[in-house]
Amino acid sequence: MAGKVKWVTDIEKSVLINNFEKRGWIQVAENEDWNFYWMSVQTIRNVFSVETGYRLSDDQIVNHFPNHYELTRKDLMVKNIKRYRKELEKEGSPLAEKDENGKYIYLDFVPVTFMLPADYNLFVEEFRKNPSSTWIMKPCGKAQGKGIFLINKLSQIKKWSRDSKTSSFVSQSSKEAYVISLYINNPLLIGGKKFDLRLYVLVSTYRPLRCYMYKLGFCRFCTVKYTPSTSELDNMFVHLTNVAIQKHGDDYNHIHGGKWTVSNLRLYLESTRGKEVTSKLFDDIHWIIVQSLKAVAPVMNNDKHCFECYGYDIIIDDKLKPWLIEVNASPSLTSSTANDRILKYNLINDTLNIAVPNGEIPDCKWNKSPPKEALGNYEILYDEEMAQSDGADRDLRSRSGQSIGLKGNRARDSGKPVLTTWK
Ligand SMILES: Nc1ncnc2c1ncn2[C@@H]1O[C@H](COP(=O)(O)OP(=O)(O)OP(=O)(O)O)[C@@H](O)[C@H]1O
Repeated sequence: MAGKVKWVTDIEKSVLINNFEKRGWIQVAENEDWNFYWMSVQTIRNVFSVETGYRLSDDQIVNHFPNHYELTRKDLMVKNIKRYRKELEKEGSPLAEKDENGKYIYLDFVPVTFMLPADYNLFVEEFRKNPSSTWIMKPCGKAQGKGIFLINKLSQIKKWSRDSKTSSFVSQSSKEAYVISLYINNPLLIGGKKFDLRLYVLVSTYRPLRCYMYKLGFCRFCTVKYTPSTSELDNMFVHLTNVAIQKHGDDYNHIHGGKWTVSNLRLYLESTRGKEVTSKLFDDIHWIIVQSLKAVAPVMNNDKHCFECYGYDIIIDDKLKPWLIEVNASPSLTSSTANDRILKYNLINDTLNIAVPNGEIPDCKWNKSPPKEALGNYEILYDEEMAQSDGADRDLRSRSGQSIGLKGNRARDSGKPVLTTWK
C-alpha cells in the first residue's frame, strides 16, 4: 500500500474522527497535503470558488459536490424539479402524464411550492383557489426548523412582507429568500403523532447517475399529538418533526429520542395496512428519490473528486403517499441516543468504504463502482449505466400506477420482464 490517507475535517464529530482513526489514517492540517476532507458546506464553497484558484489533485476526495445546493437549497430543489417535469412533458415522456385535474400522475411528489417574494402573485392566485388551506413558510438558507411558521390567511403573509420591509433590524434577512409550501395537513399518524423519515442516500457520480440507499433510516416523531386545528398552528411541537425542535418539548424521550427505525415502520405498516400497500409505499419513496436526483443531474457539476451523502426528509400522508420535503447536504452527525451513535458511526463507515475503497489513498479516476461486498448497509438504488446496458432505462412506470424497480440490474438478476416491483 502506497502510504496512508491524510485526512482533515472542519466538523468535529466523533463518528467521523473514530472512523478515520480506525483506518489508521493520519490527521493533517488544512493547509497541508490531504487526501480526504470531510467538510462543511461553507468550506466547499471556498474550495471550488474561482477566487481561491484551488485545484484538487487526483488523490484528493471531498464529501460534497461543488453545487450541491441545486438539490439541497429548498428553492433550487423545487425549481429543478419543476424544470425536469416540464422537460419530460415537452419530450412527450409517459412519466409526465397528467390526470384529469392537470396533476402529474408520477411526478407530483413535492408539495406545491412558491418562492417568495418572487412568486408572490402566483401564490396568491393558488391560495385563493383553496382559501381553507394551510401553508408553511421556510427560509431557504436555514435548517433545524429555524424561521419556519404556518399560515392559513393571506393577511398573515401580507403582514410578514410588510414587517420584513419596514424593520431595519430584519432588512438583511428579509433579502433572504423564503419558500412557501402547501402544508401536508393529513400526515400519517402513529400513536396520534406526526413523524417524518430521515433517509440517507449516497451519490458517487451524477453522470452517469449512481446512487445508493442506506437501509438504516429512521422516523422522527413529534412529542405532542397531531391536530390540524388552526388553534394549534403556532405550536411547533405539533407540526415540526426536527429533533432540534422536539428535544425542547416536555415529553421528549431521551432514551429513544422520538425515533423509530425504518424497518420498525415497515413492520408496523405491514401489520396494520398490509404488505402490498407497504411495499408500494417504499417503492414510491425510492422512486421520488431517484427522480429528484435525475432532476438535478444535468445541472450538477459532476466533479470527479466528489461524493455526497444526502439526508432526505420525507413525509407520508394518511393515504400512504410520500412527499419529498427537503434534502440536506450535511445531515446531522450529532447523536441524540446510543442507537443513534451506532447508526451514524456505521453510516460513515459504510460511506467511506464506498468513497475511499479499501481505505487506500484515493484515486478520483476510479470508476466508482464498488463490489457488492463493499456496500455494507447501502444498496444500489439506481445505476444509470447498468440500466442503459440492460437495454432499457428501467424507471418507466406502468400506466396502472404500479411502481417499477429502479435498480439497473434488478430485472436481469431476477430474470423478470422489464417491469418489476421493488421489494
Ligand atoms: N409541506 C410540509 N407539510 C408538512 N410538514 C412540513 C412541510 N414542510 C416541512 N414540514 C415539517 O417541518 C419540518 C422542517 O422542515 P424542513 O426540513 O423543510 O426545514 P429545515 O428547518 O431545513 O429542517 P432540517 O434541519 O431538516 O434541514 C419537517 O421536518 C416537517 O416535519
